[in-house]
Amino acid sequence: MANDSTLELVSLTKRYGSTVAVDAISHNFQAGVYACLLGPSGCGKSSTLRMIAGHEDVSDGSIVLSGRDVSHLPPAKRGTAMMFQNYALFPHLSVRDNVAFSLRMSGVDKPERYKRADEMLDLVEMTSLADRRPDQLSGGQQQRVALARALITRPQVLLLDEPLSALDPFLRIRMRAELKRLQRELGISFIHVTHGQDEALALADEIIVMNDAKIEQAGPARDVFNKPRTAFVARFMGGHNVLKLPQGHIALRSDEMIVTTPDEGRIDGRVIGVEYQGTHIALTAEVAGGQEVTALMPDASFLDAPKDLGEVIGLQWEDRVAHPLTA
Ligand SMILES: Nc1ncnc2c1ncn2[C@@H]1O[C@H](COP(=O)(O)OP(=O)(O)OP(=O)(O)O)[C@@H](O)[C@H]1O
Repeated sequence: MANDSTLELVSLTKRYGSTVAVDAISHNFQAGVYACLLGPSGCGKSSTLRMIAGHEDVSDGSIVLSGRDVSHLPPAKRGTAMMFQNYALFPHLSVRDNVAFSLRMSGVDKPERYKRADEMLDLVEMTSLADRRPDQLSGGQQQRVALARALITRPQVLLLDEPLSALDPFLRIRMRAELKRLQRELGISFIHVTHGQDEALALADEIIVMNDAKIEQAGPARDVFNKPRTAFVARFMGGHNVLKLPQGHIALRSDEMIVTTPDEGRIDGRVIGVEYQGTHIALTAEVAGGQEVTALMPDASFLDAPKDLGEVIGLQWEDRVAHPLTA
């Protein structure tokens, strides 16, 4: 299933009446990329995904897959497949028939569609449960079936809308490793919508952060985390402080903040929170202008020099860890 297909969004826009859900976004997804569309509720992630899948009309702009404008093609003719949040399995069909369903719709004969369904079930390690019905499966198993069902059409791009949200935290971590394995094995692009920063960081080669119907920043996962361009991205990705200084706004990773004495710090602040987090202590201080800054201290360093609520501390950082923000 490996291919050279790049997916291009060109000024893609979705309007629902007077609401602009997606505002002229443009982006190139390289072939074989694991991309996460990340952003808060209502920022336009699902609308973007549904337009790519063909489940939502495009208001303006276009979607180009392998050089072909697919913007107005029906979903089954695009070379994409979608896996839904609730898996949308047919309760009265066996696992095998669920997986083979789209082939039945397109008139593939039974021996061929069962052969391909069994290949897909093998891929997601569900061969032994092929004759069960969905209500006889766990959440994680249902998800594997939904994946197999989406992949059977041999898409160039698999679209996943919050695929892990129905799973408990333990299973979610296991299944995200599975998703990554599958994507590598198949060599196709996965575009995965999530509002979880951890999920995006764990999975994505590329993260596209959306805010208010636009792309706020896109790039390799490490760059988006380490070099946020705007205060929104820094705050949304987490693990950063956004600080307003006379020279402008900067982002500083909490684990790069050095807690010291007031005379040795660049700024000082009063401790307003001390939170034990296992390997670290999160120390929050109020600094000039009522801003809050969090420093993550390894628990051993904290125990060497404990800080109390109300105590005045100094905060220090190296120049290289301060990222100027544009907005
Ligand atoms: N069918 C619809 N009719 C009208 N407005 C809609 C419709 N679907 C989405 N919207 C609006 O479009 C905007 C973007 O919605 P969308 O579902 O794409 O966001 P999202 O980022 O996926 O959010 P979530 O994470 O909550 O699913 C929101 O303001 C939403 O209320």
